[in-house]
Amino acid sequence: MDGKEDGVAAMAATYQGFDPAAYLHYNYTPPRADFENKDSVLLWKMGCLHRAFTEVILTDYLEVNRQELKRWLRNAEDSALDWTPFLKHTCKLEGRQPSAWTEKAARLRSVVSDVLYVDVHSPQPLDPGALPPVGADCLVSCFCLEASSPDLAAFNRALGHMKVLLRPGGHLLLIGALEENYYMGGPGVKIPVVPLDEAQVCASLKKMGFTLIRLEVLHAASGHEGGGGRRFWCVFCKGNEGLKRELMYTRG
Ligand SMILES: C[S@@+](CC[C@H](N)C(=O)[O-])C[C@H]1O[C@@H](n2cnc3c(N)ncnc32)[C@H](O)[C@@H]1O
Repeated sequence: MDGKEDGVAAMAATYQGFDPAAYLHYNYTPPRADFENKDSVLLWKMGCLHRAFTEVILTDYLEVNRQELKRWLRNAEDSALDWTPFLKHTCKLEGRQPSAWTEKAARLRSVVSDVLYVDVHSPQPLDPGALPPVGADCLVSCFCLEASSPDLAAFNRALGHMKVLLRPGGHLLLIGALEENYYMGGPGVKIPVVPLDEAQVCASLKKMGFTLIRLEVLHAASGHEGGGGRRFWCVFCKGNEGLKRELMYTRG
């Protein structure tokens, strides 16, 4: 193994005991998910994400997380978290009554066509054939790239790998924490994060062939209980045209 692979393998090892229920309860219930607090990072994140798509493929690296997503899609009794407050808040963001949340949940379940394995550190993050040959219209990733990369170089490579999933000129919405050293995967579970500043995020996007359309930074009074994380970034950008997508389809 070279140094690059060692770092990525060390990050992968930190995810072996990941417990989606602990993560969700720690990060998606009060006091961290506070619907009364306009300054809450979760409300800001939902404001960045609430727009609708007509076909959605959900992905995660861990089988336990994919199982958790599937439980929600099946409306299973044993889902780790009750997402009702989040659905009600999304209805509010869309100018609808919170009571429309059941319709919102049904629509969301109806547009998800698959839940797939992804590894952003693989040059081919999804199985070939998972997406239409032209690539996805839009990719959305939250608190993932910096939370799975050992350093800036790996973060950049992961961005480059994601780009091969995108159709030329398609859009990428990324959300992450600024200058955070770790996040809490549950009570007492610290998972390392590569600390990035705004300039590094913008330089990485440019270097990996994305054109920045919009950057938003949230300065939260309270935030992730992580090493640093009080500031968060959200970028909306476009993959440059003329991308060599054949990369994805010619590798074994
Ligand atoms: C901080 S959590 C973010 C989860 C969720 N997106 C959110 O916003 O709450 C980090 C996520 O990165 C995923 N992850 C870890 N290594 C990965 C990899 N190599 N490729 C893709 N995702 C990875 C984990 O499974 C986990 O779901």
